[in-house]
Amino acid sequence: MSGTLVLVRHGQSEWNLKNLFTGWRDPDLTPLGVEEANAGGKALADYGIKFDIAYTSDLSRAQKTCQIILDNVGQPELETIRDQALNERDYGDLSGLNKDDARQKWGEDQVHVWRRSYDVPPPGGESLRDTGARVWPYYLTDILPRVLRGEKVLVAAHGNSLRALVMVLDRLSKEQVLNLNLATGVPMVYKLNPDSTVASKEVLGDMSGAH
Ligand SMILES: O=C(O)[C@@H](CO)OP(=O)(O)O
Repeated sequence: MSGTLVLVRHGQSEWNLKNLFTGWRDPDLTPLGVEEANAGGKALADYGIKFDIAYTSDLSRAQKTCQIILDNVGQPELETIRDQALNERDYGDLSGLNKDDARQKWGEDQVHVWRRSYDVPPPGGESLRDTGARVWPYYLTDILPRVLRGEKVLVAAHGNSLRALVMVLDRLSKEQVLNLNLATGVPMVYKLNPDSTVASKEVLGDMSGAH
């Protein structure tokens, strides 16, 4: 029997709240973000999971979310591996800009393409494909082998680094991934088959408000 892979996007950050492109910048969680991480952790505690290992990015909003979840499931000391490979998509020249200001300047459609398309990079930054080109190999070499050994693995990361993973796990097309939005702090619980395809997916919370 294969193991379990839990993916969670970090709780709301200061820059999510201010509506700024964030990427590799490192703002903290807001109080709501802490609440969202606690809610995700409680949902996982109710689900009854105990993790074997946790992975997170090199950015503090994901690391704090990871720790809050581990606290909630009663595993505050669990081994946690931090790696830049799981960082948010690099938003390049858009980093730090207000998303509404960007829509005013470049138009709604262009900003949506930069934010959600598969292969159009924002100026000086990474497309979703570029992000996947670092997230996916890391998943294959470091994370997947553990899941296939039967371990339960937590990955606390970012909207777009996780979209890159979910796109492949859920077999989404380039067109479908345009409409994929992940809510902050909502765990996605994947059970994998021995051939690494998805046997089941459960979402422990409400994804409908994500944008
Ligand atoms: O700003 C960012 O880094 C990301 C995630 O918050 O934003 P978006 O949802 O626009 O890709």
